[in-house]
Amino acid sequence: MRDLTGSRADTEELLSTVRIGTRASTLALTQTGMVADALALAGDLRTELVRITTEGDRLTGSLVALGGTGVFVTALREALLDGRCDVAVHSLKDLPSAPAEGLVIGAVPEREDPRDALCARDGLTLATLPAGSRVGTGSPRRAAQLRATRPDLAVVDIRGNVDTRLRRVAPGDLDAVVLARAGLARLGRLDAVTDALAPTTMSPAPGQGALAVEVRADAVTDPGTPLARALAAVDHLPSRLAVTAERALLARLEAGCAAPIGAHGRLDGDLLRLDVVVVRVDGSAQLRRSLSVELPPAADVPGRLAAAARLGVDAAESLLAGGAGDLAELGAAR
Ligand SMILES: NCc1[nH]cc(CCC(=O)O)c1CC(=O)O
Repeated sequence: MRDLTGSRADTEELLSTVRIGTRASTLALTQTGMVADALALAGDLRTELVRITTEGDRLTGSLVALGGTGVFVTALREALLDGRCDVAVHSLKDLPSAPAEGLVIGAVPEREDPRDALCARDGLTLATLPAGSRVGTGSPRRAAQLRATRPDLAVVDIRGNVDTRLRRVAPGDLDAVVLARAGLARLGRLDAVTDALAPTTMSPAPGQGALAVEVRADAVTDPGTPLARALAAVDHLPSRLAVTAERALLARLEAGCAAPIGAHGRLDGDLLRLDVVVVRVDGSAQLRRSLSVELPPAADVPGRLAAAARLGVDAAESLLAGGAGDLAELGAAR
C-alpha cells in the first residue's frame, strides 16, 4: 500500500518485492519480463527475477527433447513450493493439464494470436510450397495436420529453440519450419513468418499463445494483498475462458502434450466456441468437433469458468465417442 504522505524514497521501501522464477532461455526471459512489468504496473509491488537453472538447461539436443518440457515446469514448480520464488511464468501449452498440489494459475494474461506460423524460404506459403518441399517440425500435432493438408510434402523432425529452428531454413536443408506465431511475436521475429496458418487447417495446441502465471495457492486466499491485486489486474477473463475449455479437453482425453490434438477456443459475445481436432499421425484420418456454450451472466465468473470447463469435457467425450482413442495414441510420448 502506498503511503501518500511519504516521500518517494519512503514509498519505494514500503513496496513488497515479488520474486519471479524463470528459465534462462530467451523466450522464457522475454515472457517473464513482460509479466513482471505488467504485475509491477498493476500493483504496488516490485519484482525481482530469479533464474532457475534446471538439469534440462544444462543438457542439449536430444536429451532435452526426451525430457520434453516437463523437466522445466517441474523445476519452476519446486522453486515455488520451497519458497525460492513467489511467481512462475510458463507457456500455458507446456503446463500439464493436471492441477499441481498447492499451486494455482493466479492469472492468464491476454493471449497472443494462437495460430501456428509457416516460416518458409522465398515467401512461400503452405499452398505454394512445391511438392517434395522439406518442412521441419518436432510436433506430432503439426506433422499430422501438415500431412493431412499436403501429403506431398516431406515432414522432417527437428528440435531446438526458436532461433535454432529458424536457422534450419537454408539451402540444402529445410524449405520451411512451423512454429507458434506467439513465440515469434514475443521475440520480435514476425519478419520470418510467410504464412499464418488458419486454425481450420492447422489447429493450434491447447493453450498456445497464452501464458500461465502460477503461484502458491495461499497467495490468492486474501484478495487484498499487493500480489493478489496485481494478479487480478493482469488476468484476462476471455483468454482464461478459452484456455480453460482447451485444457479441460486435454485433461479429459488424458492426452500427453505431444498428442496430435488441436483446440481453438474463443469468446464470441456471450458464446464460448471450441473447435477441436484429433488427427492420425500419418494424416490419413481426422476427427473434428465444433461446440459452443452460452455462458452465464458476466458477473458470475465462477459460473463462466465452470461452463468453459464443461465445454472442453463435452468436446472430449464427443471425440472419444467418435473413436478418437483408436485414431491416435492420445497418451503419445512426451
Ligand atoms: N513447446 C515449446 C514452446 N512453448 C511455447 C512456445 C511458443 C509460445 C506459445 O505458444 O505461447 C513454444 C515454441 C513453439 O511451439 O514454436
